[in-house]
Amino acid sequence: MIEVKNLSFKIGNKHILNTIDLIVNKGELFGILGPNGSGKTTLLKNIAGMVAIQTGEVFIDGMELQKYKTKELAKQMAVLPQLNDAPFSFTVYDAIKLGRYSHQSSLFPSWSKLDEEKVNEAITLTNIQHLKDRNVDELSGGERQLVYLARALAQEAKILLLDEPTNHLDVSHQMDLLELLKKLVVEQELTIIAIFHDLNLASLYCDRVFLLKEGSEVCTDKARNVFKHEQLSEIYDTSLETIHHPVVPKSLITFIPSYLEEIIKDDEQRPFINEHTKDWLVLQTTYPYKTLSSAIIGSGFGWSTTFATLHVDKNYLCDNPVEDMKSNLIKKGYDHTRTIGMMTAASLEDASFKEHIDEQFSLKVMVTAGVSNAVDISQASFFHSDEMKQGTINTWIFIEGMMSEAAFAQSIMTATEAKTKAMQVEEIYDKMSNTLATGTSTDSIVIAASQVGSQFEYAGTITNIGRAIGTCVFEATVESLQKYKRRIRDFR
Ligand SMILES: Nc1ncnc2c1ncn2[C@@H]1O[C@H](COP(=O)(O)OP(=O)(O)OP(=O)(O)O)[C@@H](O)[C@H]1O
Repeated sequence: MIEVKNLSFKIGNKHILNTIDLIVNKGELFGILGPNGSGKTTLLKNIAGMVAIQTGEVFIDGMELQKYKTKELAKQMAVLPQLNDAPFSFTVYDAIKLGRYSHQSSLFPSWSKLDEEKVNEAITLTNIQHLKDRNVDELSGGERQLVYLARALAQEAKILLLDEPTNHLDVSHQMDLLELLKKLVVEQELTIIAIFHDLNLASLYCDRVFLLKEGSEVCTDKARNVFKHEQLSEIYDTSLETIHHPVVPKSLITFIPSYLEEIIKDDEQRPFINEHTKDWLVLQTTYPYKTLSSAIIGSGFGWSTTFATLHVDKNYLCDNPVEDMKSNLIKKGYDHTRTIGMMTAASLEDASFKEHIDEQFSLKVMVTAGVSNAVDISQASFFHSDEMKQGTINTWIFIEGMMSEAAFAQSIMTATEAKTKAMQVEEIYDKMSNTLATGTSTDSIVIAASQVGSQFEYAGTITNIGRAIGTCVFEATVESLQKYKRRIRDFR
């Protein structure tokens, strides 16, 4: 365990560190974060004993740092050089052997079988057997970082101190190095303190982070508790947002380029119909809208400029509808990476549009409805088998406003309730259970927001925007269902 108590440090009259207290536990990967010049390296040098402590104390495993003899301290702790430090001109193997120095007797230094084993173990762990005979000064940054790490492992230090270990490394080498450091922490209970400039890597790999500003502690905690966007924006003096990692439960940060905000604000937004035939219904926007969708193309959260529905035969069967839709979009010249793409067997000529405009926001809703396979979801498990046919209600909702993620989720709820009510009013029945249907087998939805203008934290039925969504979706769905019913009747 490392304990720093009341540590202050001055260079000349300048206060570099102000009364720092921190504890780093055994088996912890601990990150030091902070802007340039905030004192991170100075703190690391104090912990490493590379500068004389002026005020305060540092304890390593309960013993004061100054009481350690050099060799004893080296058995406890290794400091990895920064990549821009001049590399030594030894072979890799000899450089790693230097790590055994602290284990040699000063009077009769001798190279033992154990020394040999430890060097080879370190080489295996860092996976650099192929570099053994190369010169350190001719290695790439990533390779050199592994050699430094191998030397520290050969030293059998239980604590590793690293100053910006991922600096100058490409993304794959950054990941490889951090994966290895994490493995050492988990499997060998090493304690690692590392300075990071890349906040996202720190969030992904550190157990806790320590945030410094102008030599003083701002906070120490798990990254998700430290990564508050107001706090980081202020400390780093830049516009940023915290977001959730899409795959693992970690916080990430992302930056907001101001030039884009300006372009978008300058321009009049509004989705416009680009194409409306019996095969395609395509709306487009000048700038990307933030979207939440269940569509086959562009599902989940994303940003889109094209909203396309392709009409398919009611017996449409394809092994890979996603690829099919993609190639259809490409053939038409649409950028599928910026498209919400849906399919429907319903007639596109029956699409219904509703609009709501007021001082706070404007809203456009489009619905296409085909209910040949309407489903009462409360009965579906008992009456419907896997081979359900397609019947689709596609709902598009465009909002000129800035929506939170909660508002997106609530819009989906609100719109679904409105659609179900429209089906009740139009007496659409589930033919299998003979009960009123709540939807169809393959309904799809997109909520698209310009993210410019009024802010909406919520969009449930208690809010103006939620009520407007409900009304527009209800009316558009009723109208589209009536057109569908008329078409079926006329067809018969
Ligand atoms: N030898 C020195 N003489 C004078 N000032 C120094 C010296 N070393 C560091 N400083 C000053 O101390 C402050 C903290 O420096 P330090 O290197 O600890 O910051 P840092 O957070 O590691 O910065 P960076 O992220 O840029 O590496 C800076 O203002 C720096 O200019």
